[in-house]
Amino acid sequence: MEEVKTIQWNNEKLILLDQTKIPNEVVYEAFEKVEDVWDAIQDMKVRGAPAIGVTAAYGLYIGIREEGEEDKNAFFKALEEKSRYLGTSRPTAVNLFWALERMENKAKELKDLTIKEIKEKLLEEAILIHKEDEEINRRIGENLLTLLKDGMGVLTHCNAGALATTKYGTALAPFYLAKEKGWDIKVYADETRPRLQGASLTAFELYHAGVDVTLITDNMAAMVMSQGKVQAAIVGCDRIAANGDTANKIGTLGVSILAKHYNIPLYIAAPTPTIDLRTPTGEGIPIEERDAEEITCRFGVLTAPKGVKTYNPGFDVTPHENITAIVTEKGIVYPPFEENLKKLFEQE
Ligand SMILES: CSC[C@@H](O)[C@@H](O)C(=O)COP(=O)(O)O
Repeated sequence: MEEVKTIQWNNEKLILLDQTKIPNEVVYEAFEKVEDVWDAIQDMKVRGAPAIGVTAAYGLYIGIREEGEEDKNAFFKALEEKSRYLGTSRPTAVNLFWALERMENKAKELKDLTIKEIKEKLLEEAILIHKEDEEINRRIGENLLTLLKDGMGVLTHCNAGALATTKYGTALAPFYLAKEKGWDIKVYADETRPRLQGASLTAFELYHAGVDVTLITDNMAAMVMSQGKVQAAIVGCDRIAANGDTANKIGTLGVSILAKHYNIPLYIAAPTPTIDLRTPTGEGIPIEERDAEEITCRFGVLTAPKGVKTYNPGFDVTPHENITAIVTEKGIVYPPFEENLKKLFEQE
């Protein structure tokens, strides 16, 4: 199967692979309005922390490209408004805010240029954020690979793969690299209720890449671990607090507790833009709550009594005590996380 491309910038249009249609259809959609980019993020046509960040950067450029080129104050006001607006699409992945802030800072740095020039530079910045993501992921994959061995079984949750990023993914990157080396890694993919990113996306991308992937439902993870089928668990993340507490797809907390119980290392694959030193602990991470329909009505069929009360948090927070290492593009961070995450940024 031809390589699918999560995000493309082509002819002044943002082209997104509609992830809500996978695995049944591979459909690309073009976006030319900031409101439609907002909807694409909220409806999860594009999802996964790094992909959301890259999309938001292009979205902000789309949002300001039609602004008048006479009045700088009006331009900067519009930039701030559009940035704030895009920031309301999904609250948990810090990459969204990181990318928007980077774009805004770029514009401020260039405030003495003409508005036309600032617009051009903002598009260049979005393209740079996009390109950097690919390089970051490859390095995360290389670092994760040093923790794995040929023949291992590895469990993963949700989708932190090529579809969640621009290429390779974060948590799934080592599986692609292991394949290039001819290693046999057996991946167990949690289905990941309620949106099924593990089944529809992780299984889809690994299966088509020829990686040995076995799909399980979320409630099978304990069984798989108890049977000694996996020697590591690797997941992605949406935001890491300064003390190492990590928000990722709902269900990751359960995986972490199981891994601890069975003495299986849990590795968090983390691009540095996902590390949020401004949030001291996991308690400060905003957790997105999504529509009840995601758990009461699947594939257009009611699967729960109409009107029943629901609780549908999209993410949970894994306490740092349950994490063996945080694997970034700059290196592997071991506990104490608070101290060592700070050092990672001091290296710059
Ligand atoms: C490299 S993607 C990391 C995370 O964003 C991923 O693990 C995840 O939780 C995605 O959640 P989603 O709700 O599908 O956007």
